[in-house]
Amino acid sequence: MSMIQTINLTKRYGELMALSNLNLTIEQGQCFGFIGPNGAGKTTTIKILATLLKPTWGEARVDGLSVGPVNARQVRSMIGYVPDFFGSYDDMVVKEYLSFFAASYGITGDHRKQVIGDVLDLTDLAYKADAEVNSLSRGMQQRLSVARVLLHDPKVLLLDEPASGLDPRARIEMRELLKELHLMGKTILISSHILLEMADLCNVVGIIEQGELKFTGTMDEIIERARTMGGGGRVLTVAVASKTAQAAALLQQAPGIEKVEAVNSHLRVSLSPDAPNAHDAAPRIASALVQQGFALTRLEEEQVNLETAFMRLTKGLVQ
Ligand SMILES: Nc1ncnc2c1ncn2[C@@H]1O[C@H](COP(=O)(O)OP(=O)(O)OP(=O)(O)O)[C@@H](O)[C@H]1O
Repeated sequence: MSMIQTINLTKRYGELMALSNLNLTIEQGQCFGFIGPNGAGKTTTIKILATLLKPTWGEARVDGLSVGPVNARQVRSMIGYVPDFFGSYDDMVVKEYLSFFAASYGITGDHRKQVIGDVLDLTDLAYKADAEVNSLSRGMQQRLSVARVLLHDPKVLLLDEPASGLDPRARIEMRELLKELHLMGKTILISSHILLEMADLCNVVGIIEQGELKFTGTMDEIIERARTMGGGGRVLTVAVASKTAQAAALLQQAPGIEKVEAVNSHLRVSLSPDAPNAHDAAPRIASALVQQGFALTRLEEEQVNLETAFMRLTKGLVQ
């Protein structure tokens, strides 16, 4: 049974369709990267799963349980939700903060002490146990947010842009923490704009745009899909021993080529998005140049990483 499932999940805010028939399946133990531009509907989806928002129609399920008022208590006991903001906690030190939330989960006595010690160790915050919550750096506050949602040992973690606003070191620390939680067997749904970090952390990715799920698959599938979806966005790097400008002029005329730019001593050749024979563009370019007497010294395709795949698959609608 899937750990997280949404079935035609739809949310309207007045006229605005924030989510449109979203069908998402996340299996137990997966780390799912939920990627999309601002306003795509990521927070809306996560809030519905966290029982904080009602869908307009459709259904969300956590471990087979329908998320709604009837099962809200049970669903909450299975999830840990880290929102994209950290509230203000005046005059409260870290261990009081955790004690307060542990109490609200009904964790008492020695067990509470034990659990708080465990989550502080796991999030590398034990040395800050007596520090004021408001004095912590943003990175530490984010780790404390994760510590808080681990108190009741949930199966599922819902993290809304946990790396936003963090400096590079804090981001790496957060990523290492999430990797550890993944290894511990938690099912993780994480939204982010930091696409390359998702590649390192998540084994499955979903790309959402304007409330619709555009693609979902493993990291390799996403990259392969982008690579094989025609010439769209594919770029070749071409270099010749001499007469680069003439080679550029020749390629500019060739079919299936959208744009040729000179970059340093080589050419960046963008293929037309709808070129029917984009798959054999490289050998065609090579033979055209050689036939015209150019000494070809380099011809390779620019690598597709998650970032470029994302730009292709979302047709550049992202900012
Ligand atoms: N309470 C609300 N009332 C009206 N519109 C809303 C409300 N909350 C969100 N929206 C709109 O719904 C759409 C989806 O928003 P959502 O916050 O889910 O996107 P997101 O993908 O999380 O974006 P971001 O990356 O900026 O956090 C946006 O157009 C947003 O302006």
